[in-house]
Amino acid sequence: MAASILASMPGASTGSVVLTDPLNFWGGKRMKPRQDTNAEPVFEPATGRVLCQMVPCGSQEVDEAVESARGAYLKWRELSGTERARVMLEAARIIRERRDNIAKLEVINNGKSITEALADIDISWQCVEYYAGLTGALAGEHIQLPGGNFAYTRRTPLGVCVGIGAWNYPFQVAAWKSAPALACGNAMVFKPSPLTPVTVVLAEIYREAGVPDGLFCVVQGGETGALLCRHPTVAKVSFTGSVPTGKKVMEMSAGGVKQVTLELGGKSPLLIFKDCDLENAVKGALMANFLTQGQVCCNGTRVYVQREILPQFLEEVVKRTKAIPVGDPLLDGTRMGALISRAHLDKVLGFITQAQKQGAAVLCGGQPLVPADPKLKGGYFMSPCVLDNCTDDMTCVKEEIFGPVMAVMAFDSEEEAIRRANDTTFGLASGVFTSRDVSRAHRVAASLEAGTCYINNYNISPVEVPFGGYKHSGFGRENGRATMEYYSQLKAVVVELGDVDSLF
Ligand SMILES: NC(=O)c1ccc[n+]([C@@H]2O[C@H](COP(=O)([O-])OP(=O)(O)OC[C@H]3O[C@@H](n4cnc5c(N)ncnc54)[C@H](O)[C@@H]3O)[C@@H](O)[C@H]2O)c1
Ligand SMILES: C[N+](C)(C)CCCC=O
Repeated sequence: MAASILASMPGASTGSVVLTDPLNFWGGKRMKPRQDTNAEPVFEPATGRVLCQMVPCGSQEVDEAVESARGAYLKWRELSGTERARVMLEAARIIRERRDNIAKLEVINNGKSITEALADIDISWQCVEYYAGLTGALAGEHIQLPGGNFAYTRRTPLGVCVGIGAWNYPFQVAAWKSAPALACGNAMVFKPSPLTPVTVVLAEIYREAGVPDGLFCVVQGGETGALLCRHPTVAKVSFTGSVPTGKKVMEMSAGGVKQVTLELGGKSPLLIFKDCDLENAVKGALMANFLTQGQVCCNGTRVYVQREILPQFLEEVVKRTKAIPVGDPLLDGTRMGALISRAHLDKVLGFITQAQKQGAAVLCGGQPLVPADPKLKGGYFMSPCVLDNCTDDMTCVKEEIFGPVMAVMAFDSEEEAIRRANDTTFGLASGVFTSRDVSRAHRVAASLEAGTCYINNYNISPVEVPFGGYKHSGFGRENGRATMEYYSQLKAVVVELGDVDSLF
């Protein structure tokens, strides 16, 4: 059925799509909600129009989805890695083949530019392909023991895993969670953000690729996530979202001693030293702040610039920020689309007002924006913003804004920059631009308290590289070989070849 939604995408334009198919998926097919009295409208961010209705799943529906996943898991775990890889490679191929249509649907649901959405879908199929490649390599070890005895370890799946996603990278988050989960032999029940429920198309792609019915299920809702975290059949919860919700997920999962991966928010620092290539540093700062309308967990929103180059940096960054084309996200030339919701837009604008009250200077942007195209007049657009005169104690520097707002501050010494960069409860990402001093680049990278440090770039995310946080930004990893450990468990088998040497 999603095939039909995707098939209708080539002719789709902003403001033209309405989705009516059910958004739940288990047992190998889309499932209608049991009742729809509590349906919530889902809006197209670029127009403010209703795109579809999202009906939260109740406990009976969650039970059905989890049971369906459990049944599929019992079949899937019996396959060899190579057999699983074959199915996953087919899923990767289908995603790649339909990338244009999936990206278009993503733009209509999320508001980001088509250029970015295409890159997100490419990263998604690459992720499925990458984990397909690792599944055949899952292996234990043989351990020699005294007297010819031995032990061996098996890396086994966990069972039914839950994925809970945020709205900023809907399809990619689902791929980042499901690919390693399935590669390790698990099933997954995925709950997208209620703001971006159309991620359900991934379930149909896995189904078409040949996974057992139920292996990747989708349930809808917000608090539905709590039902999943407390469900006795669920073995693991991988959560992407804010720190406050992440804490709740951890508490609820603790009740059932479930494994947890938390991919949470950030307020990442970007350090720009005076010996950098300024052109690259400016481009890096824009990449660090304005992808997906600034709604990116790992954005480098605290930009520390060495005092000597601050004036040139600000001049160039402001010039380029003012030139970012904001508008219809489905147009090729657009580089910034709409924020996710009216409420979120108001929240971001509120942060800017507060920053001004606390003494920050708006160098550009920070205003609601109404594009000339009349169909976009109800959309949630704003102009990207650069803040100067910021200090470390301001709210705009301490809290995650999750919008296109860059806060710039001067620093004098390396030691000072590192100390200020680390003075935060977050620890998701960080960056450093310094061209000539290789040892400084690695010294600073080693000192920054964050799960990722970009040197002379920002916000690139190869699937081979593990991604995740330090401190309140979470734990566990996505992408990279490390993630196989987070979706599997070790069994040790100890073999006695002689008689039992009993103490009794
Ligand atoms: N570290 C990462 O990889 C990463 C990636 C993307 C987004 N994020 C973070 O996500 C946040 C923005 O996303 P958001 O607004 O969707 O976050 P959120 O915490 O509001 O919601 C995240 C998910 O949790 C669900 N949820 C809500 N209440 C729940 C409950 N009681 N139990 C279980 N699940 C529940 C939501 O429906 C949604 O699916 C930002 O803080 C951002 O930094 C982190
Ligand atoms: C692909 N990026 C840009 C690294 C974003 C990862 C997901 C965070 O919100």
